[in-house]
Amino acid sequence: MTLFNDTELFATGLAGKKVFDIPDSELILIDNFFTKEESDRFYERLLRKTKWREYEMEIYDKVYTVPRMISWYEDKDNPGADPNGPDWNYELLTIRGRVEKETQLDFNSVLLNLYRDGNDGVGWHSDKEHNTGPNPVIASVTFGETRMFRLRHKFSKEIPQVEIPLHHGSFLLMSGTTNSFWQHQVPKTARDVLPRINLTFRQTHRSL
Ligand SMILES: O=C(O)CCC(=O)C(=O)O
Ligand SMILES: [Fe+2]
Repeated sequence: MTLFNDTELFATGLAGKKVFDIPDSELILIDNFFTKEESDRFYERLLRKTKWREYEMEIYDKVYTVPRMISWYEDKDNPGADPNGPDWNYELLTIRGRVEKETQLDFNSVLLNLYRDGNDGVGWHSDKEHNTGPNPVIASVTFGETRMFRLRHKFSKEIPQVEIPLHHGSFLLMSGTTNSFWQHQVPKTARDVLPRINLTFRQTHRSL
């Protein structure tokens, strides 16, 4: 599945910050948020060090294994956090530090997704979970293969879908009402693609 010397094949986008002008959404993309060298190193180390696991989801009484590997890290002192969860490693702490510096926000948890090849993806959903509130701030970082990130408005068919290629080392910030008005997906692809790692930093606050 994985060749560690693949990183030379990964291309970062052109450097720069793009603020999307789309309705009911606050969406900012920074390509090259991490340099190519940093991104190659994070990709290799996260691939190797992360406690990847399969994840089963129950939909209408049927259990499905999602087509990707995941891992969840959360500060142990956050109320309701799993005391036996994995500890943040150096790479995760470094990436979180950079994201927090850019956003001037604190994130106490991160979901990692590993898309092993084109058969892996994530279907249409919003990140509106009970434990992040209705308008969560989601800070998304990508390493490895470029995959498409698509958004569609939940209530208006007239508003066109948005398609954003998320490159090696990119940073996408979703805030405001993005998650209550839009859904997103990473479609599967028939192209022969290398693995992609995505990290979504979150502010988890459970109401106990
Ligand atoms: O892989 C991505 O870019 C998105 C992942 C995602 O939507 C999620 O984990 O909720
Ligand atoms: Fe999501």
